[in-house]
Amino acid sequence: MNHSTEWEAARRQVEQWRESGKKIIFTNGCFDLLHPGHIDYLTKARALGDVLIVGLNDDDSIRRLKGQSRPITPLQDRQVMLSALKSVTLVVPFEEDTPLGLIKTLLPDILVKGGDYEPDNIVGAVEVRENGGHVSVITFVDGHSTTALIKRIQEIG
Ligand SMILES: Nc1ncnc2c1ncn2[C@@H]1O[C@H](COP(=O)(O)OP(=O)(O)OP(=O)(O)O)[C@@H](O)[C@H]1O
Ligand SMILES: O=P(O)(O)O[C@@H]1O[C@H]([C@H](O)CO)[C@@H](O)[C@H](O)[C@@H]1O
Repeated sequence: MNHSTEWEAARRQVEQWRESGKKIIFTNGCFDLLHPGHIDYLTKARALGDVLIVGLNDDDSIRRLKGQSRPITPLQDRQVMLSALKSVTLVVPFEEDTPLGLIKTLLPDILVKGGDYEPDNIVGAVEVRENGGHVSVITFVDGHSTTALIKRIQEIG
């Protein structure tokens, strides 16, 4: 499903936030089964600015990225869970393999990923920096991943 309507609405919202001097933080991911690592990194990402936008992979994008057995939770449910977090201002889905198109549409002030990524390898880092923005990596919370959660569930299954 094309998400151009959501992208255009998000772009207009960013324009309004910018006009009122807000610092726009952006991150992205699959967020299939939420865990404390996600919560910690999203909270810290939000604290870097005034609003936090989360680019969210749609289901087919996750299937291509993480295998046919994923996602466990469909896009709509993942969107509901993320939107309920105090740290998250706006959730915007994307269908592509990477969020590059969405990042180029929004051009956030700070692009954020968790500590499992190197700043220079983050999709969109070049475009955000070229636009005067920055890239930030949030310390990884050891012992937490969706993959580990799935394995635990399979073990007790
Ligand atoms: N333990 C963690 N601590 C901090 N950030 C994390 C942690 N796990 C994932 N993240 C961050 O959360 C975002 C979403 O990652 P993702 O949904 O792939 O989580 P995951 O637990 O790694 O999932 P999977 O095990 O399926 O790969 C990414 O920006 C990633 O860097
Ligand atoms: O949840 P993940 O696997 O951390 O999210 C992926 O992040 C990729 C990242 O932005 C690469 O720098 C992205 O390309 C991919 O679509 C997932 O969002």
